[in-house]
Amino acid sequence: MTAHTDEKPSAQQKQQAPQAQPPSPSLTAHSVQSSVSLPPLPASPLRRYRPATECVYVEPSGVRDAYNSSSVPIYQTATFKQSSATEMGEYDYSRSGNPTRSHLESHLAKLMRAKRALAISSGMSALDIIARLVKAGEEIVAGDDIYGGTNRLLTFLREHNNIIVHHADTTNIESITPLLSPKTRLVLLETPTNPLIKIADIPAIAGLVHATCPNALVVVDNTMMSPYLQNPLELGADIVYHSGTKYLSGHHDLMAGVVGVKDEALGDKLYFVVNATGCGLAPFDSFLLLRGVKTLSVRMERQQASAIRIADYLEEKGFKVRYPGLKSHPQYELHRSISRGPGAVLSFETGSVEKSERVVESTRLWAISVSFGCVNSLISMPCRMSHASIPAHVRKERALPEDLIRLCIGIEDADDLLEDLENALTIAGCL
Ligand SMILES: Cc1ncc(COP(=O)(O)O)c(C=O)c1O
Ligand SMILES: N[C@@H](CCSC[C@H](N)C(=O)O)C(=O)O
Repeated sequence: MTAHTDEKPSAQQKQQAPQAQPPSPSLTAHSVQSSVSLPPLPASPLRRYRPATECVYVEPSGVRDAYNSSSVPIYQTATFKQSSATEMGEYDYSRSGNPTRSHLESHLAKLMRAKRALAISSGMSALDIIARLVKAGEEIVAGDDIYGGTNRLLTFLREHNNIIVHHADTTNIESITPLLSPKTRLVLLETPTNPLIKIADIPAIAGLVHATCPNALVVVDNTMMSPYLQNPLELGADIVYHSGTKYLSGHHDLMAGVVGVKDEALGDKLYFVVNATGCGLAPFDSFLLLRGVKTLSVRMERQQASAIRIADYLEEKGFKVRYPGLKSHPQYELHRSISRGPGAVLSFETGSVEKSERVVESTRLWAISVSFGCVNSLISMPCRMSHASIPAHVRKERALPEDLIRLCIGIEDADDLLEDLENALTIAGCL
């Protein structure tokens, strides 16, 4: 660790070097002296490692570990005994806080460049706790190409909570401007979007929103990129969240959500909602998520490398492919400027719903499944699956192609994936 602090940062590191982080407030709230002697963390931005190292290196988080275990223990307990009726220990009840979850949150805060991270029960519960910042009569501006479940929750808020929700083309800042008002509380961006893989200019939109709406928070759903490839908090966003069910965990063996913020007071408000509503991530799932995150960089690098090959292949065959790693993507340069890579989800059209169904049903390696970010490759038709909850007429208004196929590339051998896909495209009469 000390050797690293002697290293000179590269120009890029200097540019990206965030402030040295204090321990996550969730930990300071429960602060204790570690029972083992841990090396002190250099209080300098130089202690930041490169993203691949940060994924795997779980820094001492301040959570007590009597045995100095290499793998974070699973504190599978609902309650913690108190030493007396009046003295509370650092933890009392796992809804309010649990050491396994605290370890995870500390690690995630570092990856997300956040002051504080909260680990909760799903990506949707992440949006739910954020949306509780919005009062009746206030407004949310969201994209017009968004995950179907996000659209469903926003519709619920409009219908049941008297919150005004606007949908805008988030690729075009000028379509956002007229929707902003003193009542705007949240501007919600997905970038890349699910499933049309559109890109939002986070710095430009954050700049606009902060300059014109002092009450508004810019929220980015960073699920498609993961913190390994994109850090919205460094690009001007106030809140970032992920479905941890996807890349962060990587194996489709748990549901999780993660929220990160730069502002301590905002973190406290969101933590209040987590405790009040009881959506904190369970100890075993916290353990699994922490384990999954350690291999994030390796998985993402491989998945992305294969995705680039598959996108090139489909484009060469003449399909309309949506993937920000292709120069033909209308926001190729913008995406490069805000991220460290194009990721491993792409979508394409065949020109016919029947043909698309045939393709999806003719693959062997590619499982027909919702979700993405798993080590296994998945194929789906968003209009029939992940986005089926958006009414057909709304999908049409938003120009979501019914024949769209979404590919989520896993870690299998890319040649096998290509052969299987080519076989399915041939069977479906697309080649
Ligand atoms: C972009 C995006 N955000 C949020 C979610 C919600 O996450 P979860 O399924 O973990 O609730 C999903 C998928 O479900 C998603 O695709
Ligand atoms: N039946 C579920 C569908 C989940 S879709 C999961 C994921 N976000 C994706 O895009 O594939 C629902 O209606 O929520």
